[in-house]
Amino acid sequence: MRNLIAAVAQMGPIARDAPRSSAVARMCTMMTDAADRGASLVVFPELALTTFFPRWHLEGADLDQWFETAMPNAATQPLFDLSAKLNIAFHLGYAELTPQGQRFNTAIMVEAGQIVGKYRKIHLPGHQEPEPWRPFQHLEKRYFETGDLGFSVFDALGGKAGMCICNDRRWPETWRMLGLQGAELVALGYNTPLHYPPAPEHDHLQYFHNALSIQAGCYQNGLWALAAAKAGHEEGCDLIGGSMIVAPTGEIVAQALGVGDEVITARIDLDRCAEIRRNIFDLAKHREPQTYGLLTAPKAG
Ligand SMILES: NC(=O)N[C@@H](C(=O)O)c1ccc(O)cc1
Repeated sequence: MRNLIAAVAQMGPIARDAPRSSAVARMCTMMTDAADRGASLVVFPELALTTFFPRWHLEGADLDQWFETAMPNAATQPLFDLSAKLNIAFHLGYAELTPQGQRFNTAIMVEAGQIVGKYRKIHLPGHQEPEPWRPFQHLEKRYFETGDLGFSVFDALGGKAGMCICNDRRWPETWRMLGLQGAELVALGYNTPLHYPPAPEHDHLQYFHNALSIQAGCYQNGLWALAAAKAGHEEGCDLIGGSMIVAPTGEIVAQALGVGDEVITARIDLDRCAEIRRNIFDLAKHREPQTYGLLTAPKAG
């Protein structure tokens, strides 16, 4: 299946009081649409089952309610069942609470009803302590631990797949770690507010920085990306859309038009990765890692 049709399912806003079953029903509708278009994979956003809760300061049970303690669970089983029935793989982001009490911002890849890949977000954005001056919080650094699974690549859809989550896409190290392991397809979801309170002069650049990061990651590592936004006006916060499918050349081959639920598809030939990887970005041949020591030096401060 090296030449496949892939889908990205952008989601519009999810209300704070919406049950998981309503998000899952929306995802099932889009999964069916994707399968009808011949897709073998559909990528859903980061934290796709609920509203983006890190925008609020929450404690105790008010916080715990947003986390999944098992996957699949009763709420998400319909997605697993439909994906097996329609023979379509999917990528899903959710908040994970482990039996040991650890919390992660997590994504999974599911193929034929089985979880074939799991990733826990590494580059957590935002802040640890509530900052009342902000119009909305971004408390990912408070609610999640740094992912402990590394950037791993696994077999899926006849090729090598990897995952990252939202802010990870802005970091070249994310893409290079995946590229070095031979990833041919990277699935990712994001929740990106249009307004960035610490530097509002960058608000007009949010769509540009999203595309710039994903397109550069694809080109510089010769891989496909499938990027799914949670978009639109969610609980008083505007989130960007712009979900996209990007080729190893860095070209956008499909892009969402609006900020609601929307499925985009493209034909993805995994063999096209070689166009870049056998040439300018032949990583084995042209990297000069003996000069890159600073990249892995411990953080200053
Ligand atoms: N969910 C995310 O990871 N969102 C981030 C991003 O879009 O990279 C992000 C980064 C900084 C912020 O102040 C807010 C949001």
